[in-house]
Amino acid sequence: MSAQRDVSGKTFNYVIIGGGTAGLALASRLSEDPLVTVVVLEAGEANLEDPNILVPAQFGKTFGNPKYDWAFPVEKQQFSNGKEFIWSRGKGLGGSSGQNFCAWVKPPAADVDAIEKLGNPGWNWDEYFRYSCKSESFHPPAQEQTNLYPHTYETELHGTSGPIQTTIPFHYHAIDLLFQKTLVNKGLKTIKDPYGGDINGTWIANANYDPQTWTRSYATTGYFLPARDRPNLTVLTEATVTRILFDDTVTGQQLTATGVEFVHNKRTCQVYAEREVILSAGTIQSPQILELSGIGRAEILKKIGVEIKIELDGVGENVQDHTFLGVSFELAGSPETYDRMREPEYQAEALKLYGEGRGPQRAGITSFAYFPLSAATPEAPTLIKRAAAEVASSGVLPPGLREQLDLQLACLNDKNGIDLEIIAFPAFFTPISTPEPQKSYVTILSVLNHPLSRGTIHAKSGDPFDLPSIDPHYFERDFDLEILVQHIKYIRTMVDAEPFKSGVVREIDPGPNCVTDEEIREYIKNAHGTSWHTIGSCSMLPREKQGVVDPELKVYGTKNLRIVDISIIPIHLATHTHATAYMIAEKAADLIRASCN
Ligand SMILES: Cc1cc2nc3c(=O)[nH]c(=O)nc-3n(C[C@H](O)[C@H](O)[C@H](O)COP(=O)(O)OP(=O)(O)OC[C@H]3O[C@@H](n4cnc5c(N)ncnc54)[C@H](O)[C@@H]3O)c2cc1C
Repeated sequence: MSAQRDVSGKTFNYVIIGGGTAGLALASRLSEDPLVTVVVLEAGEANLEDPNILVPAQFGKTFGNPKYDWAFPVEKQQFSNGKEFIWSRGKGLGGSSGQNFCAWVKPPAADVDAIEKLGNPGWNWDEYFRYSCKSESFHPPAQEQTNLYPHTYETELHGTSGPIQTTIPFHYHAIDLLFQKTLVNKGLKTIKDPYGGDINGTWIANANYDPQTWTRSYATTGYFLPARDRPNLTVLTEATVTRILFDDTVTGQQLTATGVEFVHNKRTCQVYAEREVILSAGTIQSPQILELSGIGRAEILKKIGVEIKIELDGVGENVQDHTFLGVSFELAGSPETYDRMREPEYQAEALKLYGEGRGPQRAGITSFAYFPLSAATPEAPTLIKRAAAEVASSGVLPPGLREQLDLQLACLNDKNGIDLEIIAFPAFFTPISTPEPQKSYVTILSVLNHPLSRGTIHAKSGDPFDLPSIDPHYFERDFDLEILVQHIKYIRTMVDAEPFKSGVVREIDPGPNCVTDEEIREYIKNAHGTSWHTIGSCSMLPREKQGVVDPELKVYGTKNLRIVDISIIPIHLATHTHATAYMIAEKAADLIRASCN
């Protein structure tokens, strides 16, 4: 890793703020050109060779630990019984790619095409597919896996020479069969391979694990480590960027970013950019850094005491999160699940087996189903009318939001539009009851993919070390709650179909006392949480529609400041967001290279 003296006061072609998922991927791609110099400033530690990151199935172990996790407090949620949340986000090299659950999921083609429809030429499924494949190397499941489960895949839907290794992880086959067969018996189709833009049905997901070592494959191991010896790539960790510097001697023109100010070892330093500054601090801190640098809404900048350089109303607005919750069931016959990890002897045995390249520490989350509302309930047309009426009665909306909501309504009306997501989590995973020893559970998680509500993320003060104010406005639009009610009702009907019917003993949470829609709504409000997929805080949209960046990812009003992270996605996708962060970085690398030639 580099030292302060290698960076402070120096000039590089590109200065990248944040060595997370997209930031490291971009740094690695740009520094492939030996004539280009790149510096990355990462607030967290390097955390290299750390088993808490590398060993799969350690989900949650880093949560709340300041060495790995920003652990952002969220404002009390008005429409969710005043609930308070902590949002984890990866801190350190690799960012959230070093903390996440390694579920490797890609969106349906129509969702990506919606980004283009909002005024972003070139941001469509074909481009997504191309750049996403560039980021991955898919490894077909080993014989050990196919002997136990009928895995299917289509090699041409995957990248085979990219930095991130993906494969079918070890999984609890009995749980997957229970979930998959039940859903097929209930009318969903099996998707042979969900990585080609059609995810409408039930399928087994890959994980970003390296099957040679059974370790997490993430931005650090995939993109950074192979590039770390390049003389033109400099990475400084424990360096917190406090603001972007501009040359504002020229008036009446676009601003030129000249570098950034950062704090390292308690010293305030500067580093200069000869070509571009690239903001890759993630959905939560990218808007905060813009605001600390004088770019954002006038009232926010006034409140935090920062002089306005560019008034951009979209900064920190249009925030969309996937909220989720579960329905837990006790399983008949106590099949093997993650629940056993609560037993110290099982855990010790699992670690021993892991040392031999075997066993459940290689486990991933594998069983997913995505489907339209119409596949879940005959009430769909009535419910969709209710959603349309709620949107129509919204009154004056922020510029551009109507267009987004219309696309979301069109998705609800499309017989192939994806409105529901359910996942089989092979263990007890609801926050209300407590699991009993020696028992096995499955929790069917439901995820709200296309929230109609929009939240905000803004700097709370002019102090860069003060964490920003996060308010996702969960359930501000009632339809978001309604669609989760439909998820729960659908999940509950799984017990009417085999093999679920014989496979489960009883529902634990919400349990038999939760019957009416009102009771289900209360359960949702008490049990929901984030699935850490927040997007939109620096949306890529036309400027007059509250855009922050253009389709080249340039911040409006600047010549050479781009944003390359998940914050630029303007409308939520029915997917988990990790693969999308790499796709953005891969495409950004080409955009940046093209603009220099
Ligand atoms: C707990 C968790 C579980 C998840 N599970 C999954 C999953 O299973 N599958 C999936 O697809 N997605 C998952 N996600 C989402 C996915 O990991 C993220 O959407 C994606 O990694 C975000 O990438 P990013 O580049 O936008 O931001 P990040 O990877 O978060 O990178 C931002 C980086 O900027 C740094 N930074 C911030 N502020 C500053 C500053 N001022 N100065 C310097 N550096 C700064 C941060 O420390 C961080 O390293 C999960 C996320 C979390 C947090």
